[in-house]
Amino acid sequence: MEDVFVVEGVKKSYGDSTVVDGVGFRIRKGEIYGLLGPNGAGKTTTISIVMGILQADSGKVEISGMPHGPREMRTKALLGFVPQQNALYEDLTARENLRFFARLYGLSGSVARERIEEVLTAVGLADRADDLVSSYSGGMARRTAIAAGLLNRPQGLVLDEPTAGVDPQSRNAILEHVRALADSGVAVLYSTHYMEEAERICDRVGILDDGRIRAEGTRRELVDTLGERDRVVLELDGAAADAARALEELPGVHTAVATENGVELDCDRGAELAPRIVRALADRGLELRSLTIHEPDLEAVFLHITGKALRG
Ligand SMILES: Nc1ncnc2c1ncn2[C@@H]1O[C@H](COP(=O)(O)OP(=O)(O)OP(=O)(O)O)[C@@H](O)[C@H]1O
Repeated sequence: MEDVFVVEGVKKSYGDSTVVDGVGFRIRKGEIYGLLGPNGAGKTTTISIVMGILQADSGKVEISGMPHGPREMRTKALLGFVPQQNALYEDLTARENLRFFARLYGLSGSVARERIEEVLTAVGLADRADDLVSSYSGGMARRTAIAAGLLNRPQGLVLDEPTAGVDPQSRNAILEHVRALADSGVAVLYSTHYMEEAERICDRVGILDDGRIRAEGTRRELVDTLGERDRVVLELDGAAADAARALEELPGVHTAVATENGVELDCDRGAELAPRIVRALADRGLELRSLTIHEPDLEAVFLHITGKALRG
């Protein structure tokens, strides 16, 4: 698979303070890479270097195989950026804002019009495009900013905390749009301090703390480093003791304990085990009312690795 972003050993200091300390990662076409870390971890500084807004003290950034930095216009043209603060004119409509950004990208005439329609549709704003941005919710304004970042059909899209200060419904819409963009082949760098978001949409996550990537991998890989097992909670219509005995025989189940309403399992991969649990119960004529899988989450991983809580 083709790497769009290659970042290696990037460092940045301000005076005596090293805020980015040897950060590196790769992001493939179609992949969402989450940079997860608390406020002040160095996410925005890393992103500014990746965007070529800020010069790193050392290390390298490549975009689609080409060297990249503040003076590299060719690679900059391959990137789209959604900064932490929306840079929009409130007293213009979304379409007028996008026309302004299109001009900055050197787009005009029918090409600009076509691109503007394309990005408005991509973020689900086509029917409100002629309303003033000042009349928009926080989420709609954010989607307008995302649309602006897509005007040049980027190969790599960089989003700095895109859902900060956005209502839950808009947050969902934004996450879905970002996923759809990745599915269409865009490589996405996504910074967030929300663990739930990183778990939900990122294919891989880098845990950033004090300017360093302390761990990296899929959610499952990161969670597996903890050595903690999954917990599966079953609600049954009676016969809990029989069910517990039967389920304890399944490979991957460590303990099965009968509870007031059913059985609680301590097991390896709950999601992989679920169909076998259902079958084992059905074979014995036992009625299953619900099955819930509890996996250790990234919050636990973060705490384990850094000794700090992500949510501060
Ligand atoms: N221009 C600067 N001069 C001095 N220190 C800076 C500068 N820019 C950032 N820092 C410091 O670098 C550290 C990392 O900041 P950065 O904004 O990259 O973190 P962040 O993870 O994006 O946090 P946030 O979510 O709050 O933006 C912080 O301690 C910040 O105070």
